[in-house]
Amino acid sequence: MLYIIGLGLGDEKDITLRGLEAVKKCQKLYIESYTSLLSFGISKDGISTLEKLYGKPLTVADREMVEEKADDMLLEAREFDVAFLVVGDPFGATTHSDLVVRAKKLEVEVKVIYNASVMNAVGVCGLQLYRYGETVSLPFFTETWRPDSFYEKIQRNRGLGLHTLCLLDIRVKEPSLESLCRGKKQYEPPSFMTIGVAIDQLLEVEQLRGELAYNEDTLCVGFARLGSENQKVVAGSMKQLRTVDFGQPLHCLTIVGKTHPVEEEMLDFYRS
Ligand SMILES: C[S@@+](CC[C@H](N)C(=O)[O-])C[C@H]1O[C@@H](n2cnc3c(N)ncnc32)[C@H](O)[C@@H]1O
Repeated sequence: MLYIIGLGLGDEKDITLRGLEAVKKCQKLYIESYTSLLSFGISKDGISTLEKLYGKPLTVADREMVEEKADDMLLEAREFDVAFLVVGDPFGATTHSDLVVRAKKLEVEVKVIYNASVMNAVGVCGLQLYRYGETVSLPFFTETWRPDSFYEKIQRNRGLGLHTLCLLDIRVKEPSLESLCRGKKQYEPPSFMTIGVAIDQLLEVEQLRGELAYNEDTLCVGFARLGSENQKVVAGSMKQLRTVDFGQPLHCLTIVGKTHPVEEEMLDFYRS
């Protein structure tokens, strides 16, 4: 059996009882390392915190392993119980449904154990799910690559008075050449987009496009480390949030659309 298990958002304590029971009975544990991170990170220390809790070693599954070499894991799951651990929820803004499809084709039994996900950002600040439009992802700009397809989606949402949840890029660095030569992949720590960088990029695109989808006075809500003991939620204009220190990752941002009076009252608790 392949167990696909959500770990939740905060720290190692957020796995569900159902998830922990499954982990206990699995002979091999993989942890997906590229779509999110627990508040203590997927550093060696983070991994050993989980290894201590589970009493078993963990194998880090990078994008290449999950997207191109998953069959090895799936074939193992035909022989014995294997867990594939995902921070947040396995299907919360990730592509792991592809793994389920491949498992089914190989006739591997799959059980999914759900958990809290970044979707918690939707309600945490009092905005209502019914009033959200399409979610967007903001990729890190580089000197030569400045994609802006999120702009039309935000514009469309705002035209309809809807809120937009913006997920922020995680840039996973390639394993160092030296470590590959030594036959053991060693990863540099990934970079995480902050709310400040996200706002700078959003305003840069608005300035270029000039179609007035939003501006620096547009109301937003910034979220950091949702689900952890020190989560931070602040509401304010883009200009105001730009100056807030949100601290350690992960961060995400909601661009607020037309608000209901009850949403307004809730947002007031978080104003900067
Ligand atoms: C691909 S999505 C989420 C994947 C994960 N499976 C889940 O269910 O939450 C990852 C992005 O969501 C946002 N995110 C995830 N966890 C977060 C948290 N605890 N606090 C704030 N933002 C978070 C960040 O912008 C991050 O880059």
